[in-house]
Amino acid sequence: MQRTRIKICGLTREEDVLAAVQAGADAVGFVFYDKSPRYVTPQRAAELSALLPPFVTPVGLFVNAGAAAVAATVAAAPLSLLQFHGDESAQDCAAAAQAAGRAFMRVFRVKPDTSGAELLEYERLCRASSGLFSGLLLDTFVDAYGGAGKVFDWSLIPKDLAHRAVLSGGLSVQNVTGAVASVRPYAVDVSSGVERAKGIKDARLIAEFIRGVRAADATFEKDPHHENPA
Ligand SMILES: O=C(O)c1ccccc1NCC(=O)[C@H](O)[C@H](O)COP(=O)(O)O
Repeated sequence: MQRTRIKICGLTREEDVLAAVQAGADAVGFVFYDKSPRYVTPQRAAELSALLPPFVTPVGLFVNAGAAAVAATVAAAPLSLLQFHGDESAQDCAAAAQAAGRAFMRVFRVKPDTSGAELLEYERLCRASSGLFSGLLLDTFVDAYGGAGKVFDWSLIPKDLAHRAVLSGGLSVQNVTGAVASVRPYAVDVSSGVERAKGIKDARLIAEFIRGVRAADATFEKDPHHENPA
């Protein structure tokens, strides 16, 4: 029985990295998009990543950064995985990941008219474009690219995509148990839903969010009749 992986994104402070680790996060995200209120420099990300124990993945998040900038960031900060969150083409992502020598997640920013078929085709194209493609993160389309705390219609996610996708966009302590129970994603990702101000996380909300994910996982472990997506 797979447990749902959890990424806490947009970390800028030591205490928030430690709170995410303590609560059981599987990954932490550092935002290298300088228009974001959660922006950190590569040097700052290196300081924060130094707090991580083994098996907690530091993820570097980029918006239209270009291969050279991504490679330079990875040279300065020990990122294990890249997340491309802008208007990058499949080729842009492949080139940047190749230059940095890291696997990457590609973000699909979901609009109200997005179809499940579109998501599946996009994933196919990403997988065909690079052996470094690791998976899709499904977020809500917003002008600021991300971190907006807005949900999209989870029912459009095809069942045979959900169990290898990262669900993101407006997740919170109020909705995450229902989101995991209905979508059964490989992982969930949250930023503003565990904050008390932009870039300032709340340790209690982080812990409550992770407990909410675990509550949904426990329901499926108890009930053998639930479909196993594997
Ligand atoms: O977090 C940001 O400020 C941000 C800015 C620009 C692009 C992406 C950004 N965040 C990336 C993430 O992976 C967020 O966790 C994701 O968009 C969900 O955010 P939220 O809806 O606030 O949970």
